[in-house]
Amino acid sequence: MTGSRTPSLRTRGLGVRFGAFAAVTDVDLTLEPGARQALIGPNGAGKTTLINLLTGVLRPTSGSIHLGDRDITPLSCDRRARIGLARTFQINTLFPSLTPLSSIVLAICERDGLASTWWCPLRRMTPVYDEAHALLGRLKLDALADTPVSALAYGKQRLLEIALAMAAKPRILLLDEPAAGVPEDESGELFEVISELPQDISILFIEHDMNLVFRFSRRISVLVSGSVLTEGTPRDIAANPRVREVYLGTAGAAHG
Ligand SMILES: Nc1ncnc2c1ncn2[C@@H]1O[C@H](COP(=O)(O)OP(=O)(O)OP(=O)(O)O)[C@@H](O)[C@H]1O
Repeated sequence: MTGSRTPSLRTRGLGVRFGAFAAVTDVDLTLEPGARQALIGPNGAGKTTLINLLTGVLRPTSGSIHLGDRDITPLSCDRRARIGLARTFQINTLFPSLTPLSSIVLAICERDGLASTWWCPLRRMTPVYDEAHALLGRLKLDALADTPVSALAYGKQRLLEIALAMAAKPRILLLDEPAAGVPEDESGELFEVISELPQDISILFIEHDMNLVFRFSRRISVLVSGSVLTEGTPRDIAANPRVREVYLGTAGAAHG
């Protein structure tokens, strides 16, 4: 069990090289329990690569990753997912012909090892449906439970992706640009829902829209050229002249 003072997720000296190119270098990142932390940085800074290292899609060439007290560096993606790391992708990964309800039911069955069972007693499915409806409610998708995914507004599809990640009952949720492609008038609502997710889940999200970052994060890590330039509260980051110079430009002044 992760104690309240043990960081949920911690990297030390984490790095990966692609041949001669160091995409991520010597990253010390800490995600506290209940974090609402943004990972920002210019295009190509290494943000997605870092998420891929955290989830195990990529193997680091240096450093370590701890989930609570456990060194998860050698573990596969699958093992990491099973002990509490969930993620969403920049690009929509949903099945368009399914409904939100059936998508979540399938994800819960997969988690509970029921997915390979073509037949199972109804009494085992009732709690699955109850849990799926509860998740849809939490993500404000309950009214759309039976609408085909292809007919959902894009912002709702992104919420469904988060619901699917939540179906794994994660301790850590990694969101790679959850508002990417979402119209501006829907993205605030999407982040409202994210910010209301249970406090025992630590969330790290990549986001380019500084208004959303400053509105919804409690801490911000700034990645530049594969390394952490600085990390702090939104107020610290907005006031940091190096961040303004390297990354935020005049956008930082608006939040200073
Ligand atoms: N498999 C790979 N092989 C070689 N280079 C890669 C690979 N994956 C990523 N890179 C390079 O690593 C750097 C970091 O890429 P990454 O996608 O992590 O950046 P990012 O900060 O997520 O960018 P964006 O904000 O544009 O999504 C880029 O220069 C990219 O071209």
